[in-house]
Amino acid sequence: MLPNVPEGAPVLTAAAMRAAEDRAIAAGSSVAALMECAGTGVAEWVHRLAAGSEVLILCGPGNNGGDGYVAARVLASRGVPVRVAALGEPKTAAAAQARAAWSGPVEAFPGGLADGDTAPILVDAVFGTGLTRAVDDAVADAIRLLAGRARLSIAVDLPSGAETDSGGDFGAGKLANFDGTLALGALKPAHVLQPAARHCGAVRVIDIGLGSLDAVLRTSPRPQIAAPGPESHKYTRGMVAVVGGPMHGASELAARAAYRAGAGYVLLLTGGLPHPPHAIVRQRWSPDALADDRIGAVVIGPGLGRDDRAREKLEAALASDRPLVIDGDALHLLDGRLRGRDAPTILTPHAGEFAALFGAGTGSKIMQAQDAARKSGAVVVVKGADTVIAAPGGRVQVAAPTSAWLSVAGTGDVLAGTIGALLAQHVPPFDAASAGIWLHGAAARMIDRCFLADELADALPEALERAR
Ligand SMILES: NC(=O)C1=CN([C@@H]2O[C@H](COP(=O)(O)OP(=O)(O)OC[C@H]3O[C@@H](n4cnc5c(N)ncnc54)[C@H](OP(=O)(O)O)[C@@H]3O)[C@@H](O)[C@H]2O)[C@H](O)CC1
Ligand SMILES: [K+]
Repeated sequence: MLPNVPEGAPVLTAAAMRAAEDRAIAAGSSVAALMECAGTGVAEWVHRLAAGSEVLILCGPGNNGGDGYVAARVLASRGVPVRVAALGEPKTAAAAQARAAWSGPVEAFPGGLADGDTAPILVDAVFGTGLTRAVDDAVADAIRLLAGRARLSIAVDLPSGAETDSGGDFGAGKLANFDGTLALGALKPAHVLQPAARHCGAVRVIDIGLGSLDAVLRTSPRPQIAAPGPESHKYTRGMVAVVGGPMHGASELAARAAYRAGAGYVLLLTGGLPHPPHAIVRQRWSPDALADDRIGAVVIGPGLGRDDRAREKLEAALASDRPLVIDGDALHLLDGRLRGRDAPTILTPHAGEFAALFGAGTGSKIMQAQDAARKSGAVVVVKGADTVIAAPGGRVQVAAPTSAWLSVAGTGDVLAGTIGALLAQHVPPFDAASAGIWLHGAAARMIDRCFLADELADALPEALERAR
């Protein structure tokens, strides 16, 4: 099953898109030429998907609407039955030119369409990156109704009402659900950040002739993880120590996931009687338990508890020079104690843990993650339906949305163990976090039905095979 957004792709804000557009224009292109490319690209996709059915294109007053008029003209020239409905007259020169080149009738929108008079294929070209304020209820309601009634609904650039840079909702909770979104020139944050991302459906990028785009933010790429070679032994494949606590299941899951993600040796520091899987080496915790030089990474937090003993274990882990994955309970005990730590450190908070650690921030999830990474000096993974990975130097990625079945107990423990396995193999911390999230997401997508976290861990080898 493919991810819903392209992997390793640049993600540009509205301002960065305008800058790219300006560069293209300075190099000899024009808004009209870019719009022609965009509208033709949209028409090509719609033509393929419509298979002869009637298409209704909703056009807004800006250049997003302009793309819609171009698409209508190109589709009609190819014999596709097209209707156009517009929210007022075009306000930009390029959109007006595209409107003038459309020779068919233009219906009023929402007008008579507000009662749901749609076509089998609905194309939303009402608003794109230029939306700066809330959409009128009547407009948002009509788009949602029409998209819901269509057999196939496609958004041009963005679902109208999506806030480009934050992934927020200018549609006041009325964003329509689309089967697909055709991102023009590049992905925008709203294609990967919630709540907007879940309304996009499958996102595909249309090349509109902006040339190569450099972006600080990218979607996570598919990692390349080498299989063990003839020289490999259990320690070169990475030794992971999982520091457990009173909730044994959580640390067991992290340990199991570390093996399933390729670690050569997993030590579980909890004590207790041996039980399956016997490959996990169980030892009682002692203050010098992390002194073994062969330990390549320590995972601490899953099932750790929050009592004095847990604090003591965390102190020892922080004081060690081992690369660390800090998750779950350990995040609650941190209170700014990371300062001065030189060894690689990865924090994996979900939204609640993130807010408790770094406070309620402002700006998009991406900006908040970058800020937290800078302040803590750690790689910060803000988990969720739109997991963001940020490094202290400013590097940042958003993981492709994956299966919603991940929203179940234990999957965070599996992620911590997975990242630990990669970190123990000396993968640099940002790349270890990125690859771990990719493997975790790919395993979930492969199962894509109700599962236990144990089964997710057991699907990791299959995901690993896809990352060769
Ligand atoms: N960037 C590129 O390289 C290219 C992008 N293309 C397409 O252009 C849009 C962005 O176009 P833009 O004209 O900047 O903006 P929009 O079409 O998204 O919308 C702006 C118009 O909508 C009005 N507006 C804004 N908010 C509302 C609202 N809540 N209700 C009603 N009307 C609203 C706004 O009017 P103002 O009153 O604010 O002036 C504008 O008229 C991008 O997404 C791509 O689809 C090009 O086609 C190719 C190059
Ligand atoms: K749109």
